[in-house]
Amino acid sequence: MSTKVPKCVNTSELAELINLHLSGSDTDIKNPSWKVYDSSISGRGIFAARDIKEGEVIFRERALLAGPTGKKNSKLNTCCVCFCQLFGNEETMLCKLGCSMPVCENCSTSERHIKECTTFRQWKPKDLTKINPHSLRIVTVMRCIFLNEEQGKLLMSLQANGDKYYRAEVQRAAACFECFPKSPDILEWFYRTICVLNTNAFEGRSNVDNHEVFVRALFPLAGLMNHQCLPNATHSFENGETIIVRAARAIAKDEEIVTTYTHILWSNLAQK
Ligand SMILES: C[S@@+](CC[C@H](N)C(=O)[O-])C[C@H]1O[C@@H](n2cnc3c(N)ncnc32)[C@H](O)[C@@H]1O
Repeated sequence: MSTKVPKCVNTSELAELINLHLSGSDTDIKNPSWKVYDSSISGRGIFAARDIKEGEVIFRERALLAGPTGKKNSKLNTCCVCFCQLFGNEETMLCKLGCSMPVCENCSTSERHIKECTTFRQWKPKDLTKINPHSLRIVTVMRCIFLNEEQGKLLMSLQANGDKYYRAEVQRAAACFECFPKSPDILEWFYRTICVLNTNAFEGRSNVDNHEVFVRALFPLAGLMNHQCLPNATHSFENGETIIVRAARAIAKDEEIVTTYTHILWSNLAQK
């Protein structure tokens, strides 16, 4: 992927890039019930292209970037590739080739893992005895290296709210390796990808074959949904890498499809 940050694309170019991302998946792009349009809430959004019934699946989308992640003290026993549950102690869950990623036996020889494994081994992981949550968290970000040109352009076309604390994520990951990339271009790509992830990605629990995993995943279409406190759509993970967006109530043609970025039953500062 080129490391040049493209110029901002307009909304119809973004819609085209999203169609390219969805083509080949089981998302209906010939006759979709949604359309990408400028929003009066903020920037771009998704709108109903026709009347949508309550409970209807609006779309399913496969992630552009995804990976297992963990919170403090959470279990990290998940394969980085297929999200299956790993057993044994942490050392035995790690790839035998020394890349420091937890991976199952089947995926350890997959084409996908081999290229990522080669990259992590070039960075020289410092500790091969346990799963480090910081190097696990950078896996989703590192995957931007393997996107093709259109996918890279799509990634860079998504809103990226900057925050100085996001650089710390790169620094914490860098501390896990002897030879983490130092090139300013690559570091800028990683930083920008983290900003895109933190603005648009979904982080949450997913169930993969009865194994609960904590996933961080970027869905460019679903990520365009703006927030409303009373949303008309809900989302859930179908597996580690697929999201389903459903109508929470009937949505009229041309109405914006919105979700909530918070949990409806959480209180806010105004509600004591
Ligand atoms: C996931 S993106 C949504 C898509 C975004 N509108 C775009 O043009 O790419 C999240 C960002 O959209 C904006 N946003 C979403 N909902 C909003 C709302 N209700 N009020 C103000 N800004 C909102 C905020 O800038 C937020 O960081």
